[in-house]
Amino acid sequence: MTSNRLYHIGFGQDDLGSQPPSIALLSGDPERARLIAESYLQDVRLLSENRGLNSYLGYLPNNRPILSATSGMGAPSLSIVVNELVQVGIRQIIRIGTCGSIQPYITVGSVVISSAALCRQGAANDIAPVEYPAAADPFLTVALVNAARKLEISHYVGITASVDTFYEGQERTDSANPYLMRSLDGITEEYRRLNVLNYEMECGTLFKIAGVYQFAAAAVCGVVAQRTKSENVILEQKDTAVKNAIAVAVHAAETFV
Ligand SMILES: O=P(O)(O)O[C@H]1O[C@H](CO)[C@@H](O)[C@H]1O
Ligand SMILES: O=c1cc[nH]c(=O)[nH]1
Repeated sequence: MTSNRLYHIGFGQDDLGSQPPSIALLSGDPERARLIAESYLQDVRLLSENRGLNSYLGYLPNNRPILSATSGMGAPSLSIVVNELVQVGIRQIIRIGTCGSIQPYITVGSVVISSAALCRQGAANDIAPVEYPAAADPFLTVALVNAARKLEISHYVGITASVDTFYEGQERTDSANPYLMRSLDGITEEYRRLNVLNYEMECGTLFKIAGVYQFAAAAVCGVVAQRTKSENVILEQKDTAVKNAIAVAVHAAETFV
């Protein structure tokens, strides 16, 4: 490992070889980052497992170099990882996540491609004003949509609600905290009426950071919960949802120029 390694991600630009990648697939879950590296990339090299932020360097089938990296859960962790990925030369980031649908027609196992985010996230306020748009890169987003079409994966494109908590912030009451503040009681139905598609916890901050740092960011999330029916994650269909999101992102990364 080289001396210019970044404090959190645990590797530096010098570790990326003579043909360094400009694109990264960014998963919340380190096991997803590992799965992508081991099952979808070639000539894979583990760069770091520092703090569980697993990062791998590999190659797409068309020989394009790519990183499979881990953001951790939530916007504060993502903000640190993204800052350091940009420092090592990354210019395009595709978030591959999981999410909960809040529209009755978006079923578990399908994927949501975020065109923009309603960003209710504290970390983003350290980077840009609250009014600053949280918009995905249109070109990278079109690449995701084209990939989903080509692979015939059920997909929906629209606005994602990115919030800081999985339980209270997503209006869950079947947890250690049955009490919801009045400001959150009914928020899911309000978002549903505003045509928000899904809940997750990173896109909004990722998109705002991309606007400020001037790199391209997009996101595809597998639907693992259907919040118009239940608060629960449907574990039996999680693998399908995640595989669909990965397939879309990997195909988009290959075709995006
Ligand atoms: O599956 P990941 O990418 O972690 O994404 C979602 O899952 C976590 C919550 O379970 C949050 O990070 C949320 O955004
Ligand atoms: O409901 C869900 C499922 C995954 N991730 C979330 O943030 N919410």
